[in-house]
Amino acid sequence: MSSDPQASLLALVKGMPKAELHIHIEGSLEPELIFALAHRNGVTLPYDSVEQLRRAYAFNDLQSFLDIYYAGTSVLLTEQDFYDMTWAYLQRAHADNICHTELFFDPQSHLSRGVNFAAIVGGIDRALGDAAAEWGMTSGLIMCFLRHLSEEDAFATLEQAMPYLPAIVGIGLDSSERDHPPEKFSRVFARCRELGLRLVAHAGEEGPPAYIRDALDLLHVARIDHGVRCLEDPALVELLRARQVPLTVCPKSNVKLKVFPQMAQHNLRALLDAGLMVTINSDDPAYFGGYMNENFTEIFSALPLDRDDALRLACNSFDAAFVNDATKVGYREQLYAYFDRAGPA
Ligand SMILES: Nc1ncnc2[nH]cnc12
Ligand SMILES: [Zn+2]
Repeated sequence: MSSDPQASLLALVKGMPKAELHIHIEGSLEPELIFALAHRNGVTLPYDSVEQLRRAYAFNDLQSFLDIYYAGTSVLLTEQDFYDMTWAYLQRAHADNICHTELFFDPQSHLSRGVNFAAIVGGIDRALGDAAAEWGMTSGLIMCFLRHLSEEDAFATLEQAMPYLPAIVGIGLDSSERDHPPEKFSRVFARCRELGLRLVAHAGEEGPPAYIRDALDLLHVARIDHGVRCLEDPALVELLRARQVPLTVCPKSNVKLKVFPQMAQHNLRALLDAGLMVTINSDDPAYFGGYMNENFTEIFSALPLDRDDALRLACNSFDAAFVNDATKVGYREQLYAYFDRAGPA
């Protein structure tokens, strides 16, 4: 290892086994693949080149990103398209030493374009099967409801998903957070709970801390996606700490979408110091300029974080995963063995 302690820490963080729990698979669609799929499917894009598309990735907030993100999904039509997108992500995840990943997908953005459920889930699930066969990577698929759409639309989507539930571990809630409180989806989440699905929701990314509380109290979620605004409400922080509710934090996303002006101003250190169960994730890596390891290395470069923090973050990622206890123990042993081999800081 390098004699530079910071370089050694970054190498340790990159090489450690880890789980990713917050990645929108449609957010892994790189501009090159968008153009390749547009060409294959005869879809016309409102951009002349990969470079021009990439230049459009300058966002002011969540909505300005979502407008481009949904436009990017227009090239996804066939089972093979969903396979190719997912396989490209899984290769990068494997290179970043991710051994378990839980992927969000947004069926409503595809069903509304006439793509059928079988193509969406079939393509993603086939790629996940190949990653399991090639590398022993474990995974889960989480179906998200778009919160800017109606409760009725969410129920209709759940109905269409019924034949595919064996391939789906959980339900999430994403898209425009402001003015779309969790309570709008309390009944459909209750139904999903009855069906035995795990529940998560984006909350406290741009929306107020009250949305985090409502996601817990009204939707009964097991994890909060983002949740960084919780620090504005000390009583909520105490609740999250006491229950050890996992927060799937996405540092690069938060900077690109201007939740924090710069990485050095990110509140991850404060979240850890408050005793919260934090994990690090990539969110929409193709749009935010980096996958899992860039999220780790950039935040470890910007904030006072050390070897113990790295171990804690990786350990949290396995503890918060939707896998059985034996699998968690196995991953934790792998993690401790890695840190033992790496030696002291
Ligand atoms: N960061 C994010 N927040 C809400 N919805 C999303 N969909 C994709 N990425 C998202
Ligand atoms: Zn997200």
